[in-house]
Amino acid sequence: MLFTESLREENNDIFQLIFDHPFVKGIGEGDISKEAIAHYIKADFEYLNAFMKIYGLAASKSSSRDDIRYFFNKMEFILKDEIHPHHNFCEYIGVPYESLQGHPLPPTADHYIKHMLYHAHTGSMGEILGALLPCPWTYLEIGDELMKRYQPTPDHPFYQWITFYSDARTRSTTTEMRERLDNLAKEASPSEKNRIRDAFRKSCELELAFWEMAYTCEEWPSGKVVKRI
Ligand SMILES: Cc1ncc(CN)c(N)n1
Repeated sequence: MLFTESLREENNDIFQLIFDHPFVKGIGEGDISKEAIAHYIKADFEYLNAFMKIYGLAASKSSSRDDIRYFFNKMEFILKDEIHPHHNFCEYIGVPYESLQGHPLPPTADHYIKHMLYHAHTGSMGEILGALLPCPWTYLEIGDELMKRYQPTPDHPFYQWITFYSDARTRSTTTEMRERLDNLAKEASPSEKNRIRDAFRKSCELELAFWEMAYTCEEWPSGKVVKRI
């Protein structure tokens, strides 16, 4: 069994919880509150900015031009292509994209970004890819799952979002990252493989938590503290 196949198997519980999360099901059903979508976009815009910077950190640790080109192309994919699903959500809620940019991160998004940055600064290339991989992989499978369950047609409000993530380019982002990680895992020591496993599982947990953060419009505790008399 390939290393990434074992990662997928070990984290199947979280993948299933993601597919059944009310925000994710709401995308399939075409029914999510406008507040939750705005909360998601505000956090995800900053999350994707951080993701590109982590690709930059990974490029700085690369040992070949091929690796540098790979991370450069992935950054370009976020800049040029991954804005389309955000636009789909913004059009649905009737809010300009620009007004949802530059907002402070809610706790879960902050945690997720810092988790990836930790591995980018302290870990091996395998560990970095282990922390990054759940991002494209869970979304690819969400796209596939929503296509299968809801068979959306072009008049579905989130047709663009769903088809973007079940599209061949999202698929190749996941496949390429998996191939790179599988190659690195062949040379990795048992303790390094355990660190990769840990990074991967925590990112899966934080993917699930990110949907919950958006659905509940999560705030920092002080924003919700009830005043005592
Ligand atoms: C939190 C999160 N995870 C994954 C993706 C898909 N690249 C995303 N846009 N946002």
